[in-house]
Amino acid sequence: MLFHVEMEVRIPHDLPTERADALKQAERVRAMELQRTGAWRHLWRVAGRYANVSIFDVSGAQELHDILSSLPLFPFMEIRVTPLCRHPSSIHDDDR
Ligand SMILES: O=C(O)C[C@H]1C=CC(=O)O1
Repeated sequence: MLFHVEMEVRIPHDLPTERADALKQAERVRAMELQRTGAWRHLWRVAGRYANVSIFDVSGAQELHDILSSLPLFPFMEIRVTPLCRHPSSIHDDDR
């Protein structure tokens, strides 16, 4: 099942720089792992914002929740999730 996910990162200004950098690095490693497994199918930076637009390909809402809530930056992200289904005019076989 596909989900459109928007993540806006808001790291508090009083979080020590080393802690913030460690979280960003851990997030990067985890995001790359999830892309390799296919669960995190697309990852795009939103121009001009510390935010991304992503497409996740997972079994359902519970798996998506488990993934998102275990991301290192989860406590500092505002996340919006939109479930997707196939568009009848899509020419892409992997849209499902
Ligand atoms: O930078 C972000 O958008 C937040 C998060 C998502 C992937 C990643 O590496 O960090």
